[in-house]
Amino acid sequence: MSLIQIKDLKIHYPIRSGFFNRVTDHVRAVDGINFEIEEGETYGLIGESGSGKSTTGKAIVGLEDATSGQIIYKGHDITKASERRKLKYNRDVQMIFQDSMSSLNPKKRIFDIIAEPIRNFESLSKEEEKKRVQELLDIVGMPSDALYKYPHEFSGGQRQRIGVARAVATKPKLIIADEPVSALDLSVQAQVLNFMKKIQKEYNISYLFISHDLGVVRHMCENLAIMHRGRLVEVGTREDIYHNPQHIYTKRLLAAIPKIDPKNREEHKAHRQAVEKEFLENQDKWYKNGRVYPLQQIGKSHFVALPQDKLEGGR
Ligand SMILES: Nc1ncnc2c1ncn2[C@@H]1O[C@H](COP(=O)(O)OP(=O)(O)OP(=O)(O)O)[C@@H](O)[C@H]1O
Repeated sequence: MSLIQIKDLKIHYPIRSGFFNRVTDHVRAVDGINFEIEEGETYGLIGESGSGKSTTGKAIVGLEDATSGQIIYKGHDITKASERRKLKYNRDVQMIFQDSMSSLNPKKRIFDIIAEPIRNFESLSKEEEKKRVQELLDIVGMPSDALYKYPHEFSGGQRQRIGVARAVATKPKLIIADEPVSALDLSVQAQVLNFMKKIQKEYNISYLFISHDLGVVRHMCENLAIMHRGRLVEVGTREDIYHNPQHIYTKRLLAAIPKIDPKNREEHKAHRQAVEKEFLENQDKWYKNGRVYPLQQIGKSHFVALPQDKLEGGR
């Protein structure tokens, strides 16, 4: 059984207008998506800005209410669970945000920032609390004198590692990592990703890794879902998505990964332009009335949002 299953999740925001402020339409931020995450795996949710990734992540941790659909954690639908079960779930499912400056309280010392989630769920003595926080700082490679400092005294990469330590403080089973390294330099990105992997092994954590960049998640995710306009356009294993992409939107995201090697720069630019042209010229093929088609299975674990008769080279 999967650790968590997202079933036909929809999150629609009302648009109000006119003198009576009536609901005239809805923003379909998340418009019926399905995926599941196994214990200990990293699942990628990838898409451009506005595709609905963060709203999905927030709904999973309970920061947004689902309009409809199910979030099934260890066999129980959390959207309808008892308060007791929800409390346990809140401990098991944590979130790391992109912006560590605003997600870490600037007025609190690191010790209190990391200890806070522990205090919500456990009653440890001061000594035990300090030992736990020190262990957490150690595991993300922070010196123990960080305990009594404030967030502004650290670099962006260090703050993000503190965010990771806070997220694992309650020994969660699942962490929603929403663009956790997007604000960091490339070299620091690699460092933070390595710490995330190390912690994953140590605590057997699953990640939902949210990103706009297929390049960043290449070595992190075993399975990926590509999100666009509130829906999933392609779902598959790392092999399916990186080596056999079928939807033009996935191809666009792949073409957007910068190439460091100067030898192939021109070739890469030409490829990117060709993909962009194909995308713009064939809108009617990829969407129906502007909406993404339902997913169709084209391989063992590979699904693509395209009418069956238009599938190209699918297995
Ligand atoms: N509270 C809200 N009320 C109305 N519309 C919203 C609200 N929150 C999000 N949206 C809209 O829902 C859509 C999806 O937003 P979301 O933040 O989930 O996208 P995203 O893929 O995470 O993009 P980004 O990486 O820029 O945050 C957007 O069109 C956004 O404007």
